[in-house]
Amino acid sequence: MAFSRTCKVDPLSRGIFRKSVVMLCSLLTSLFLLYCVTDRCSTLPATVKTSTQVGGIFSDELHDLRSLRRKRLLQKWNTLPETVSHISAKGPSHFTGDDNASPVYYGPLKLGDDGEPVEALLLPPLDVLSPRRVSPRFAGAGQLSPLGEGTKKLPQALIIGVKKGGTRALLEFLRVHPDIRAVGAEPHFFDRNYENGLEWYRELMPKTLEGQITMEKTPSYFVTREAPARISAMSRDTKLIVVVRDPVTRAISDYTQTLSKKPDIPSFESLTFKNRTTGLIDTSWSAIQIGIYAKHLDNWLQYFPMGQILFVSGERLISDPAGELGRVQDFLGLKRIITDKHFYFNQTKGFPCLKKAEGSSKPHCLGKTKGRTHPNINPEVVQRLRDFYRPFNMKFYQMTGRIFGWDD
Ligand SMILES: Nc1ncnc2c1ncn2[C@@H]1O[C@H](COP(=O)(O)OS(=O)(=O)O)[C@@H](OP(=O)(O)O)[C@H]1O
Repeated sequence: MAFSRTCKVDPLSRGIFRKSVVMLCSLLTSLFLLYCVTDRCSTLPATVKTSTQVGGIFSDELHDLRSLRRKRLLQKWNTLPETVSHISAKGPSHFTGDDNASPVYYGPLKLGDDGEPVEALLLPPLDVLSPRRVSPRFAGAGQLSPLGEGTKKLPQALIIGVKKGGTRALLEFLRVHPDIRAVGAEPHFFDRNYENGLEWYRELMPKTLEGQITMEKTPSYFVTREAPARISAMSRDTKLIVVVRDPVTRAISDYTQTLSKKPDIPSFESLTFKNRTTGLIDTSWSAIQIGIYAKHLDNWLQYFPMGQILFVSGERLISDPAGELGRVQDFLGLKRIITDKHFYFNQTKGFPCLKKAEGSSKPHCLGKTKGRTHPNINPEVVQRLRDFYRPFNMKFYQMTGRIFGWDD
C-alpha cells in the first residue's frame, strides 16, 4: 500500500531525526531560559507561558513569575490609603465607564474629594505592571527597574491648589512622565490629617527610584492657613504648584460641584451677596473667598520664596496643555518628555485628553465630574463679581509677574 510504503524509514535516518529533535529542543530551552534571565518572559502572553508548563524546570520558572506578578499586585494595593485598603480585589465589580479609558476599577467605586474615582483603587491590567522604564537621566539608558525596588519618600513637589482650577488634569498629565510618581487620591495631610504624622503621610506615597519625584495634589492646601508652615517644616525645598483660574468662573464651578451633591442649596446669586441691594459681596462664602488669590499667596510667601512656587494657568491648561506642561517640567527640573504629541482634543468631552494614560495604551479623558455644565448666572451678578475681584487680580498679577488675562 502506498501509505505503508511511505512510512517505512531506515533506522539510520530515524536516529538522525531523533537527534535533531533533541538538539532543537535543547536549543529552544536555552533560548527561553536566556529570555527569562533578562526578565522579559513576564511579558509573554499567557498562552506562550502555559505551553511551556511541561518540564519541571519551567514550572518552577512559571511559579516564580506568578509570584512576581502577585508581588506587583500587592505593591499596587499597598499604595492604597488606609481608608480604602479594605476593598475587595475580586473585581471587576464596578467600572466608572466614564472616562473612555482602559482602566478597570476593582471593588466598589469610591470617589475622591474632587469627584474623580480614587485612582489608588485602579488596578492596571497585568501587562502594564511589568517593570517601569526609568528615564535615562536617572537610571541609565533603557534600564528596566527591578521589581519592588525603590522606597516611599515624602513628596518633593505638591499641587497645592486651587480648588476647581484644573488640579486633577495637571496631575493626570504629569503622571505620564516617567520621573514622576504620584498619589491618586487627595491625602489632605497638611489640612485635615496632620495629627497622623509624617510617617503616615509617607506611607501613602508610591515607591520611587533615585531621581524620581514624588507628588500629590490637595487643592485645599492653598487656602489653609497652617499649610505653608507645616509644609516648610517637612522640607523648605518643597516645590509648590498652584493652578489658578479666573476666580469668577472658579466660584461658579465650585458652586456647580456643591449643587451636584446638594441640589437644595440656595441660588448662586443669593449666596454671593451679603446684601443684594447694596451689592455687598459675602467674602465669607468659601466659593468667593478661595478666589482672592493675592491674599492667600501672601501667607505662602511668609514661608516660601516666590521662585519655589509655580503658577499654572487653568485656562492655558485647557487651550495649550503641552505649553503649560512644558513650564511645569522645567520647574521640576525634568526633561520635557510630555509634549503636544501626548494630547488630543476630544470633541465630545470638550477638553484635551491624553492619547495614552499612564500605564495604559488607550486614550484617557477625565471623568464626568470634570468639565461640568455650569448653571446660567445673572450677567449683572457676574459683572459685580468681576468688579470685586479686579483689584485682587491686579495685585496677584503683580506678585506673580504673570498676567492671567481674567480682566480683559
Ligand atoms: N483636560 C481637562 N479635562 C477636564 N477638565 C479639565 C481639563 N483641564 C482643566 N479642566 C478643568 O478642571 C476643573 C476641575 O478642577 P480640579 O480638578 O482642580 O477640581 S477639584 O478641585 O479637584 O475638584 C474643571 O472644572 P469645571 O469645568 O467647572 O468642571 C475643568 O474646567
